[in-house]
Amino acid sequence: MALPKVRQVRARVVRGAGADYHDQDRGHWIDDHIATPMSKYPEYRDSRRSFGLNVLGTLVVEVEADDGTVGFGVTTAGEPGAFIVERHLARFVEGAVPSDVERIWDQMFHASLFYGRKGLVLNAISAVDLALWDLLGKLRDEPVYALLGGQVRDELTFYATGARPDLAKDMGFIGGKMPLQHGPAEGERGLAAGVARLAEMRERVGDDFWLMYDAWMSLDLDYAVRLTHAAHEHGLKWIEEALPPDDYWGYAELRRAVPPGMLVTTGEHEATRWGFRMLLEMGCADILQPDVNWCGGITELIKISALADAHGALVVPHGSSVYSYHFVSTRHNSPFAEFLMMHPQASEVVPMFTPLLLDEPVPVGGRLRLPERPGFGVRLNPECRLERPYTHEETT
Ligand SMILES: C[C@H](O)[C@H](O)CC(=O)C(=O)O
Ligand SMILES: [Mg+2]
Repeated sequence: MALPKVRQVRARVVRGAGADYHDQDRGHWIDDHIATPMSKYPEYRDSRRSFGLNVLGTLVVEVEADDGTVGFGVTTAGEPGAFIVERHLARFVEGAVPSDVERIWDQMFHASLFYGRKGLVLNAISAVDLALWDLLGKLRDEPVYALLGGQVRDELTFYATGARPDLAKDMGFIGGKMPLQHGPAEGERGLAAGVARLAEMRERVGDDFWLMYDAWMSLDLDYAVRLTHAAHEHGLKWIEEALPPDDYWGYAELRRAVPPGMLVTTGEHEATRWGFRMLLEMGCADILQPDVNWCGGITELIKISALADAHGALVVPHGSSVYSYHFVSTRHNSPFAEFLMMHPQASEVVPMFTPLLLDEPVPVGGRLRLPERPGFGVRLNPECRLERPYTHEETT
């Protein structure tokens, strides 16, 4: 059956949570004194909003086919991303057959190489790509996981990211990842506080529950090595994003230096098969954590995952809710998934992209069977006010 072509691409933006999940009110655990690369400046230490982590907002890309079917994808690129989609990328999508994801991706990537390669541009490309996969699923009346070759397990299992692994354990998750709160600028006392918090959490959860620390790019190699060795006796399972994403050499060194059995993970701020090739060939991580909303979308994640598999590495994507779940359920080297606790106190399971999406499935008892709805199986909440700051019809 011939598929209808893409008639129109629209890039919309919205503020307040959604795909820009850091865009939360003050007092939310995700903004509460978390170690970052900006923590060396005391005035930016207490809140990530203070240095602009929530400045972009959510970008929603819609692709509408000739028959009126609409697919959509989301990312964090906000208004600058909307400009890139409307004024640049849309030309490679409109008039194309939605199943031509490879050619469309290649054209978007190569046409934006002169200012792209990573970051915002790859966020925007990801949202377009996800919108196409969603559209394709809707046109073929199949979930995205079926388009990807089918599920390799019936249920997903999750670890939870948030401030309260002890509560996550009670909710049935297999582990809990906490944000590290103090980095090198807060000296030995900060390091001791991080170890003490882990020790206290270990007391609460017992020995058989995974505990991890997410350092969100905030450490240096020396600090990371000292932290991991001090954390070893409290059973730290992995140290995540210990170093800035460009320090491939530091990650390789860290992986050699951590205590036996402790894992090094990273990749949520990396993009494309070439970025992940660096991580893999330099031996930077045991688990790669691409974010499908940021790394290039499903079309690129397929390649990243295959490359990782050939290197014996696991891929456990960062956040991204249904966009990750559809992928994870189809891959042998993605044995579990992340669930980001978006409740302000991390004390309840709420949909990760709330309030933007309707029908967003959440784990119950730490497990989830994906619904069989077509595409990614979610809808945009009509109560969210989406703006369309740019159009492109007159400029291409
Ligand atoms: C909790 C982390 O600082 C960040 O907000 C989310 C993240 O990196 C992750 O879920 O992984
Ligand atoms: Mg992380």
